[in-house]
Amino acid sequence: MAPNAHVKKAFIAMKALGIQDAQIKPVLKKLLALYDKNWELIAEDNYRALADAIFEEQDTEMKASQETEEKKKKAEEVEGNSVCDRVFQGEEVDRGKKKAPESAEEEEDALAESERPLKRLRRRGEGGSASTFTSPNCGSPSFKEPYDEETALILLPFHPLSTESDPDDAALTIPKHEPSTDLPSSSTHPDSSDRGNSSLPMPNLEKTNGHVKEGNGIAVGTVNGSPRGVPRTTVETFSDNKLAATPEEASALELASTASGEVKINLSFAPAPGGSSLHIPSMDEVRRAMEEKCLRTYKILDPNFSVFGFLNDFCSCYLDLATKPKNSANQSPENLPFLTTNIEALKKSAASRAFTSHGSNVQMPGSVENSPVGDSMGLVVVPECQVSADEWRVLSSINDITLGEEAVEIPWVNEFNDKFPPFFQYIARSLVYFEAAVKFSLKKISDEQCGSSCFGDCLTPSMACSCATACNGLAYTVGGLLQEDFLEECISEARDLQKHVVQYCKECPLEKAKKEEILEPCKGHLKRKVIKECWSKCGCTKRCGNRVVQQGIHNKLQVFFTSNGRGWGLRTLERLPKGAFVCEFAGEILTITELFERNSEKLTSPVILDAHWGSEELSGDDKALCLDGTHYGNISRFINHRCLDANLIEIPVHVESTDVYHVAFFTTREINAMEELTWDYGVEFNDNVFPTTPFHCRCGSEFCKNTKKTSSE
Ligand SMILES: C[S@@+](CC[C@H](N)C(=O)[O-])C[C@H]1O[C@@H](n2cnc3c(N)ncnc32)[C@H](O)[C@@H]1O
Repeated sequence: MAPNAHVKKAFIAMKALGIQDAQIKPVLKKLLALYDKNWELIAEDNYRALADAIFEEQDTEMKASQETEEKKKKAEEVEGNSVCDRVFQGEEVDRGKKKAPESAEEEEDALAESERPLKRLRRRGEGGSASTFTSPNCGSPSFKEPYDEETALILLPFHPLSTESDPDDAALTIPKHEPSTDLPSSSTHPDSSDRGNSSLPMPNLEKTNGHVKEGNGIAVGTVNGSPRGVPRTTVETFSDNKLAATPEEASALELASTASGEVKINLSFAPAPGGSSLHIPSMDEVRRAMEEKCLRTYKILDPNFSVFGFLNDFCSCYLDLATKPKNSANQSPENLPFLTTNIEALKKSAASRAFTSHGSNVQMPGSVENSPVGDSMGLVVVPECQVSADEWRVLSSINDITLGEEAVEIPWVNEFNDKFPPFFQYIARSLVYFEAAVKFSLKKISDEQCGSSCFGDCLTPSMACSCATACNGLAYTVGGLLQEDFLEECISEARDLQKHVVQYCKECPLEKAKKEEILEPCKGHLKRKVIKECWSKCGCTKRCGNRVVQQGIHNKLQVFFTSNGRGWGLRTLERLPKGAFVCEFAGEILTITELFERNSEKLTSPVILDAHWGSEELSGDDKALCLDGTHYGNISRFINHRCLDANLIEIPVHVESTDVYHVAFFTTREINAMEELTWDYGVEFNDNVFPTTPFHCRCGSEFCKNTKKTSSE
């Protein structure tokens, strides 16, 4: 925008607030100098910084004038107009500093002349080298002192609040444009007993499930009676290092507000009676600490993200909803403002746009580059960390690592460090990699096995179909859980050595794949109970009770970073009953040869589909199969191992074919919300059969087979 146009817009905005030209010009000049001619900051929130600065200037002048008047009164009892009155009558206050330009046009030209291209892009709310102002979002710019880390002053605005008990007072009102003469007496400081009270009503915004609701005693600042529709801000300064020692000194600091100040977020601090060692940090310190936290904890990488901008948006959301008709559907809790998730911000961010248009052209930390995309400044600040293409992709899955592949969203969270989950392609169902001879053919399923006997709900005992009874009785209950007896048998077959049924191959594919000179004998494969679900050939409905695994994941799960060196894990966010289906192990279907050809160092734990091995001849290497979820996989790739007493058990489930089966995880017991989900990989830590790098087990089970414990365990 041409400089003149900027100036004109600023004047228009101020005039709309009833401010005279003569009052705008000098303040705007100062503001331009302080803000390094960054019009974006000045124009933010409809020139709020400018309005605040003008009012602050007026306050200062008014105080000075009052002091002079008092002195004069005492000395000679002379009557005089207040500076404030003169200000609102349009008189220019002569500060004796510089001769004012003759006309408004001349002033505008002078301002325009001084406008130069931006030297740098300053991040919102960041002082940069010319940090002579506090963030425009957290207080008015102060002309009093250049900002200095050591001696910085904190601005503590005080906003008079309604004291009347009329419930309507708590309702939000859009400020009216009131005559400038209606300057309330509250524009002078209230005494300290008024403000220094820890019971001062403060905004009490509670966040519930991502929604914002008004808590008890909410203090949404109304601006009834506020001059020119703009909240009056009486600013008190506190020394940065000053200790708030008495309750009287407890005060409130405005953090954010809507453009016209109807909604505010204040920070209150009330030191313990009798003094405390509370150190009041500067707003810049707080901002920096918060932004760092947002980056680490919430992975907000948007270079334009500012904590104060976020809080201002919070106020705006509140205002938007509060000003909607009372009885509208939007007043229901579900429709209260849903905070924009960080990932939404990430997707919209300039850095993200730059990334998508540049591929993996990630810049050096903190670097600034010209962006070909529509950033308002044509500049992009690359966040101060290097993020790879895969990390960007993983970051974009923070709310749902399945990227919509499952019926439920599964978020991930890391409360311990900056690591992202490994990148992989999410698939809800297993896919053949290349050689595996897997055919899902209708012909393979005989009519006797399926079809004619299937109709309605196959779990009705009198109508149970051959699929549902394939495991010598029903596997599922009507509620979709595993039958208790069936589950217990599966558990004891897997855990109890006495009940193990082991089958041996004539030529074991695992041994063959090692390609050693002498073929080692088969080490044996555990025989397992198998479930057969109804499928497309069956005449029953899709909602038949004998279709559980094929319905997919439906519980609230979360990927999280474990605290004891096991990397990522999976946990449930809700209570799960015993015998509930959680998820299946989906991955690439590989032949055992293909698996051994892969770099075992990089593999997560693959699953060998050996439930039938030994009982039947495997005709051809392309029939000995396994699942590898390393590159293509589902949520189960995050399930960690636990020796023997894991809370999940894997059960083979035939759905489309009896050639290959799904590996489905069911709960072995009731599992509480937030409990980690584990399964026994079935690995022997000292054998060399399993084609992955063995790990040092940290399962914490009393039955742990990990013989070599470290000192920390
Ligand atoms: C299928 S992955 C599980 C997810 C994995 N933790 C991650 O961060 O991606 C298997 C790998 O997790 C780690 N792991 C699983 N269970 C473990 C345990 N009980 N103790 C130590 N590491 C374990 C091992 O590195 C193992 O190779």
